[in-house]
Amino acid sequence: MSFQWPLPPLRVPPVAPPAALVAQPTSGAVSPAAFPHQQFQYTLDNNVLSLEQRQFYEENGFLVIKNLVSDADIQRFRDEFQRICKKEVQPIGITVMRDVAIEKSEYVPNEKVVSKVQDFQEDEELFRYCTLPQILKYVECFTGPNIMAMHTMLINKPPDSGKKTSRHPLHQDLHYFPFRPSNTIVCAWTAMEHIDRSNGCLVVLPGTHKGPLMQHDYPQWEGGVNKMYHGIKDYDKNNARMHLVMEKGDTVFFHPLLIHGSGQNKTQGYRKAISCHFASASCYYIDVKGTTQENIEKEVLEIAKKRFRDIDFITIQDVWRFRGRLVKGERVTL
Ligand SMILES: CC(C)CC(=O)SCCNC(=O)CCNC(=O)[C@H](O)C(C)(C)COP(=O)(O)OP(=O)(O)OC[C@H]1O[C@@H](n2cnc3c(N)ncnc32)[C@H](O)[C@@H]1OP(=O)(O)O
Ligand SMILES: Nc1ncnc2c1ncn2[C@@H]1O[C@H](COP(=O)(O)OP(=O)(O)OP(=O)(O)O)[C@@H](O)[C@H]1O
Ligand SMILES: O=C(O)CCC(=O)C(=O)O
Ligand SMILES: [Fe+2]
Ligand SMILES: [Mg+2]
Repeated sequence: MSFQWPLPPLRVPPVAPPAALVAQPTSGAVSPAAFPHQQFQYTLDNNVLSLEQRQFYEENGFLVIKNLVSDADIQRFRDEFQRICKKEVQPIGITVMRDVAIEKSEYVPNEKVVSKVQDFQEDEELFRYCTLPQILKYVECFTGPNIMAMHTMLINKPPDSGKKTSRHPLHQDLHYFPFRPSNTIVCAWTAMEHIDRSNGCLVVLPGTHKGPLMQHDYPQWEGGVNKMYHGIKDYDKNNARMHLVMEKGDTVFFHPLLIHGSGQNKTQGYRKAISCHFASASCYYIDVKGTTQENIEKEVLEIAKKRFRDIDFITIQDVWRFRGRLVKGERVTL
């Protein structure tokens, strides 16, 4: 695949945000006057985050909360993941993904062939993650009170085969999302075990959530790249990189424009994390035609058309309407 650099800037179609989009205070909220000299763009006014936490997210685009999910809950997610790998349960809508290094090999029903499960919104056991009150308490600081779970994943990063395909290139999650505004979207990502650089922790470029959505494409990696693992070629190489070392249960909340990725898993274990992208139910869909997101729209629709052979016409927005599930409040526009 060839690409011309530099690429034209992103053009978002002129869709006016509905009036309902204006963030409403949550119950028990403190008024903006609580921090009279502060201008906040990326967080909403409520009394959950400390001033320091709020300033950190505003400045860096992410926030780590230690020890947020219990060992007992994580064990339940592990158990259900094992049942899915063994095909003891086959939840509707789920995608079971294999690493590109073994994509053509025979499916043996165990976790060693599964690099990720996606779209577990119909699996009540895994979906519990998206409804945990302590997660939603933080999510509401970014989305407001009407909350949709839009995208769910349990990532089981395999030991690298030697081809470096266990890496996830640096990217912005917003590239995948045909809805806005970006500031009322947030990812919660919870470490299911100790995660550091040896097993491929998250790597973030702090502050990059303040920049634009960038052009994404497949990286030119010799050993191959996983399906839809697009990366940013032109990120600022001078931007500081931070490796997020996390303990079991620690959770990072991050902005969908934050540039992030994950390194190789150099251990023999399968590195596990569970995540959900939440959005305000008042977000609105955009048309990605003529924008940098057209390439991912094309790939998603190709897969969707194969899966839903009996449906004549499907849009990217339909795919997201099908994936999304309300977790709190009212399903407004998404
Ligand atoms: C914010 C968030 C969205 C960020 C991200 O998560 S980025 C990554 C998102 N990735 C995805 O959404 C990919 C989702 N994966 C899938 O839809 C599936 O796993 C598929 C890639 C379509 C494979 O589906 P499956 O049911 O396993 O079907 P098959 O085994 O028949 O394979 C169909 C064709 O796909 C190929 N394939 C399978 N796994 C991978 C892979 N890891 N990387 C590259 N190619 C792959 C497979 O070889 C086959 O190719 P052909 O034989 O048709 O040429
Ligand atoms: N030279 C590079 N250019 C572009 N992206 C890179 C480069 N090196 C690593 N990355 C990406 O940065 C993220 C983290 O890389 P990181 O350096 O942590 O892991 P690694 O290179 O796999 O292992 P190591 O810890 O040995 O450096 C991953 O998304 C990886 O794909
Ligand atoms: O390696 C990980 O767990 C992060 C994956 C990721 O960023 C993604 O799937 O969007
Ligand atoms: Fe991501
Ligand atoms: Mg490196």
